[in-house]
Formats: sequence, C-alpha cells, structure tokens
Amino acid sequence: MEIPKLNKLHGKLTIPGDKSISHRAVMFGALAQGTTRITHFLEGADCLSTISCFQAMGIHIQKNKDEVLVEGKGLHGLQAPLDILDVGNSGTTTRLISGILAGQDFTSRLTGDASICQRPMGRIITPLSLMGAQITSQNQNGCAPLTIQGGHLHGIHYQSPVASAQVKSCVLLAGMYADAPTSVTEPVLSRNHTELMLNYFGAQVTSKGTTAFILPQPDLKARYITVPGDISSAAYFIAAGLLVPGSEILLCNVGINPTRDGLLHVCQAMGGDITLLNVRNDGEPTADLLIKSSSLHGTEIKGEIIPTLIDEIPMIAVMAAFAEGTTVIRDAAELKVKESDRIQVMTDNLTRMGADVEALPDGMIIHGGKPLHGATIDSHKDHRIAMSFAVAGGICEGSLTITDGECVNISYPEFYTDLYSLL
Ligand SMILES: O=C(O)C1=C[C@@H](OP(=O)(O)O)[C@@H](O)[C@H](O)C1
Ligand SMILES: C=C(OP(=O)(O)O)C(=O)O
Repeated sequence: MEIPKLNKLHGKLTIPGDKSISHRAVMFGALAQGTTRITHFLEGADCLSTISCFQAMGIHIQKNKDEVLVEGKGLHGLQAPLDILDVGNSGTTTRLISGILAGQDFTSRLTGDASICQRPMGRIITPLSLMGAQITSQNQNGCAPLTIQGGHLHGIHYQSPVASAQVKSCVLLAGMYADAPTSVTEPVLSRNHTELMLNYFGAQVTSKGTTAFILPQPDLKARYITVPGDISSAAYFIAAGLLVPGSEILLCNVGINPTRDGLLHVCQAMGGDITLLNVRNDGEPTADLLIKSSSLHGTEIKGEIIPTLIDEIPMIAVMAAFAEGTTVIRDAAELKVKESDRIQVMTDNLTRMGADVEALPDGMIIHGGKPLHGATIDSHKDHRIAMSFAVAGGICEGSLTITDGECVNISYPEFYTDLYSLL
C-alpha cells in the first residue's frame, strides 16, 4: 500500500484499548466466578485469538461494540478443547494461556501462524516443566505447536533469564494452581499488568523489586474492567505529532503505567514537547497527552528502561533517523524474537530509505538527520514495523509503499483511519 503524506497534524484522538490488558481481562475473567464486564476492549486480531481460545474451552464470551462480557467458570471450569487451540499471531496469548493450561487436568494442544511457530517457547517450557507440567514441542525446536499435559503443579522460585512479562505472567498463572507459593525474579522489571489485575480479581500477588510472588489460589472474583488506551498504539501518534512540523494533537486516555512509559522519557530526552494532562488512576494510571511538534536530537537508550518501551523501539528508531545526531539503543536483544527480527528489519528498511543505521546484536546505532526518501518497505507482516513506516513514509521525500500493510489489524485495526483523521 502507498502511504499518504502527513502535514500539520491537529485534533484529538482516543487511543484504542491496551492489548496486554485486554488479553488479561479475558483470561482472568474466564477463570473467575461470575461475569466480568470489560469496556474499551481492543478488538485487534491478537485479542480476538485469546477470546476464541477460551470459547473453545467452553467459556461464553459476548462482544457488543467495544464491550465484552466474559462468563467465568472458575479456576477449574475450563473444558478440554475438542480441537487444537489457535493463538494466531499472538505471543502473549501463547505464553499466558500455557501457564493456565499447565494447571488443568486435561491435555491440550496449541498452534499459531508461521511467525508464532518460530518464536521461542523454551522460556516457558522450562519453568512449567520445573513445576511438573509435561510440555512437548511438536517439531522439537522449542516452538509451537505445543502439547501441554497439565496436572498437579509444585510451587517454585523461578529466576528468569529474560525480562519478559509473558514469562512472568505464565509462571504466576500456573502458580495459582500450585501446591505451594510460587515466585519469579526477572533481571529487570517488566510490565506489571498481571500483578495489578490478578490482585484486583482477588488473587494474592505481591511484588518486591524484580520479584513477584503468588499464593495458591482458591478462586478469583469477576470484576468490571475499563481498559486504558494502549501507549504502544499511542506511540505512532506521539512520533508523528513531534516530527510533522506545525502539529498539535491531543491523545486521550493513554495508559502511563511506569512499567510501560519509557517512550515518554525517551521523547523528552530527545527534546520532544509532551504534556501530561488529566492524570488519573483507576487501577492503571492514565493521562491525556498533548503533543506539539519539536526539533528532536539523538539520545542513548539502554538498561532498565528497555522493557518499559520494548514494543516502541521500531517507532523510536524512525524518530532517531529523523532527529539530529546519534541515537544508540542497547540491551534490546529481545527485539530479535518478536513478530519479526525487529533489529534487522528496522535496519534494512531504514537503510532503504537512505538512513545511516548499524545493527548491533542487542540494538542499533542510528546517525540521524540524513535526508530520507521513499522506498518499498517490507513489513514482514509485523504490525509495529508497518505502523512505524506509515509515519516515516508520511514525512520523507518521495513515495513509500509498505507490503502487507493490513497487518496493523493485529493491534490497531483503525490505525490508518485514525492517522489520516488528524490531517
Ligand atoms: O505481557 C505482555 O502483554 C507483553 C509483553 C512483551 O513481551 P515479552 O514479555 O516477551 O517481552 C511485549 O513485547 C508484548 O507485546 C506484550
Ligand atoms: C511483541 C508483540 O506482541 P506478542 O508478543 O503478543 O505477539 C507486540 O505486540 O509487539
């Protein structure tokens, strides 16, 4: 698809619901007693995969516009699925549901698309096996398709080698079914939506530094959940608002949980004019973000901030290419195992546009300020790549096209409509 040019963005946008929180609301709702009502649910393909997996296990889930009703059947109410569970393109669905399936007294199988079947699942197979589940990777490559034979689980302390909320959440969910307390320590704190929401559903979860603890759980209680706007989706508008001269946009109801807000700190360090308005906390902190175009300069991004902006790095790399000076991104090797190898794919595509970018094993060095021109961008069917280059293509000289641009439906089906509504 060919990307239209952006100039002087103005207006107001309500950002669609957070993907991580939407997944969790459905999952925890399915395991709770009673009906969980979820508003501002994200109707992206990934969250719809989560819904269909739980429907396949006998959970009644009703969708009316952006509200979802989940009729929970309790921690032990899931039925054995008749068929293989299809997680689509969603790593979050795969890893979190595996923790739940490990606690069931039935055997289940799950698979997904070509990308999912190449993403590493050894990181959840290891702790779940230590807890007593039996998990096999059909192709013996540590990836899906997986067969999960659940059963009697033991509480463990798990030292995760990666800072991953998906791994942490998988172990905590399995921990609800264990015979003793379970804890997970990660090298750097990752997003804490599972800890916050499980607590809200009545589970006994505590956190100390980079360790989260959970007690075996008798039951969860159905709740009412309003999903905040997804800061990872807001990222494209934040970048566009800062980069497109003469812009001023207001992004309403964006989640600013400190385990997710690294992008705001990086934009400010790059000279971006972002004002937080109407800050509130309804379980998850949110704010309206006022973005004004700014002249950006390079920065260094590494260490503890990385998990708080991991999905925003493709967009940050584009901003860095337009900014003056050098940006260095380190400690982000996790980018290689997302929907695509985001270090390589960003480097290749930015280079095609004339940027000066060097791929590192754990990040990128971007010498910004070179004139960028149009190109054919290969999205690798990765939604974050497509959205980042829709912004880049709107600003560069000449025409830019993106292959498989419709992959934005994974996390943001209305992305193009929303972007061009600000013209
Ligand atoms: O827990 C979650 O909802 C997510 C955690 C992150 O993955 P990792 O836990 O693999 O870092 C992130 O990249 C993904 O988009 C969503
Ligand atoms: C990595 C992502 O999601 P997931 O791991 O759920 O596929 C993402 O949305 O950028």
